[in-house]
Amino acid sequence: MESEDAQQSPDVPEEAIIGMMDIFLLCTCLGIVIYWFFFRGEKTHDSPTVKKLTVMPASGRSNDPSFINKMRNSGKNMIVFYGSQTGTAEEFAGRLAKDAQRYGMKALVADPEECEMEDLSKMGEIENSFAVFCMATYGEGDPTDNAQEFHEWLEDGTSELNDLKYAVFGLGNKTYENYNTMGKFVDSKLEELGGTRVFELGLGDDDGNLEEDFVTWRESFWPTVCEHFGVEATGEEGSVRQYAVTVHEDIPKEKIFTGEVARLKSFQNQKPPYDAKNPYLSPVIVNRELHKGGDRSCMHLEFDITGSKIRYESGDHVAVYPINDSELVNGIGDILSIDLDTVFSLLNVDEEASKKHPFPCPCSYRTALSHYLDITSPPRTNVLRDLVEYASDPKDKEFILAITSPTPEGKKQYADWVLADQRDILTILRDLPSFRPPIDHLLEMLPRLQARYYSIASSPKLHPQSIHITAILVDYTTRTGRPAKGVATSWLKNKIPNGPLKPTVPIYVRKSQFKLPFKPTTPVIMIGPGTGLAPFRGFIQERHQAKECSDARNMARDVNEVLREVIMEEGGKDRAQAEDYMKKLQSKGRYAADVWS
Ligand SMILES: Cc1cc2nc3c(=O)[nH]c(=O)nc-3n(C[C@H](O)[C@H](O)[C@H](O)COP(=O)(O)O)c2cc1C
Repeated sequence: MESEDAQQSPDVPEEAIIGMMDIFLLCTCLGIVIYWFFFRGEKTHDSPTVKKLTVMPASGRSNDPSFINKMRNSGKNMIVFYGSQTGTAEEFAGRLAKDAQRYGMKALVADPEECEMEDLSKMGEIENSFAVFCMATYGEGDPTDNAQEFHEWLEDGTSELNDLKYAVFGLGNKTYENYNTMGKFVDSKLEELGGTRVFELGLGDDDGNLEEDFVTWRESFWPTVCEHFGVEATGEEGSVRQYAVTVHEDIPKEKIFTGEVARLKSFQNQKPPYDAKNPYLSPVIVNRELHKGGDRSCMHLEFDITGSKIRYESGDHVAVYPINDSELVNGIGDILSIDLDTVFSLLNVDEEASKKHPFPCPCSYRTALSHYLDITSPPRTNVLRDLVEYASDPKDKEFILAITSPTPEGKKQYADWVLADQRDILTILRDLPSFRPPIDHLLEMLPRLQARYYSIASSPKLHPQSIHITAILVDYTTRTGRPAKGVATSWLKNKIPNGPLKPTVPIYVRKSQFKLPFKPTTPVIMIGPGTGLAPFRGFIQERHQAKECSDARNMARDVNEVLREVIMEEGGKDRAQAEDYMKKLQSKGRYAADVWS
């Protein structure tokens, strides 16, 4: 038997047996223990319910959720919705909206999350109205986060959409069991609710060539749309700018974004809850090589989440926001002869567009190229096509037109020269010496740099204050002999803790459906190649811990840990101060434990 009795210190002045602080601590502990035992499996981190407010921003632009009003006010007859997680569907939606101008149609791009989708039943109020949906599928055939409400609304299926004319392009990946489920669902459901399908459902496969699938679908889409609405191509093939650039000469430093995902100065003033738009700057406390010898590298990293209020479960994913290699950023600055420290803004020329800027502005060209834009993936055909006018040598111009043409030869050339050779934008600029687009137009066209997701390789039962990942370093040589490096893993490789100095990484936790069976006695067979093993490390820790928990020693430690967390989070103390505080409580007899094991 082991017991820890409260000791009365003669030096401590007498106090009321239960003081206010004791009541507060007891209530908080009770709350946490109830949460710990009953609700811990349901949520990874708190997400307060926020009521959406309709406000008119200072810029005078409307945040009206009625897209019918927006279409009416801006004289638009077409609307392109996107269900997108990593930006591809959103990009395709933007391309269709741009195309529309060439056919005398005026289109609005819209995020279903920001719209009253019931308005689809009012499409008859707009002459020649047309809605297009670019919808990606995730998880086990699920909608993207921004299309979840729309999905539920469709499933509910009570609206009559007799005046809706629509077309759907789905984005998916054939290696998933539920291939393009969301695209197929939206297409059939809209018809079931009374809508008229103007053009057949398009399905893009990200495991094959998604860009080619989209371009091929779009090739037949427009002639059918033109015929249906009785419009003709205007013949204008030129590039249409979506954003206007402003260069700022003397803007105060505190108004300039320096890599924040959404809120200005969010990295200096960190405030929970942490999510995709407000990541937590987590200190890297361990960065260890797992391979013993050989030329491959696999890293074990541990991110400290002490005091962040971030909760996770084994099987969840952690998102990391990486920064592009400064050599590539400087390379682009040099080749385009620009001062990378120039501060600028890009502002949407469409007053009704829900997206005012393509990324946080104002910022410097260096920040945009380092934090906000994907400069390592091979650029899509529309990027090169829209910038072709900046190739001054007719030979370069002809070449760009050829590789971006939607003909079978064009598609083959693009697949070979851009995709198979893994040419990024800097390599293309180097290989085509007369092709020199202005930086602001290039920045408008490049896609957003995306967060990278890693399976969490730890269990919160064993590591409540840290998140572990396992990452293979991506570093190889392309067909043309150019070294190519993975954006995130090359960046993480250099995040090495050095004594008290801990480099930081912006992270947030994304909940996953990948979980252990609920009953701890259910046998589990885990199969996963390479770093596919990562989540299993968390599961094994979880099972191991469950076995040990069954004894009171760990119960006491867990209660101790919870209490310490409460003191740290609610009392604004660090770990050492919290420990001190607990010792004081014990010595005053205000914290006592009777432990049997
Ligand atoms: C974690 C993950 C899960 C996915 N799940 C599916 C799926 O169940 N079915 C499918 O067809 N495609 C699936 N995909 C493929 C995506 O739908 C596809 O890559 C799409 O182009 C992403 O579009 P977005 O960039 O607009 O989010 C998945 C992709 C990822 C990264």
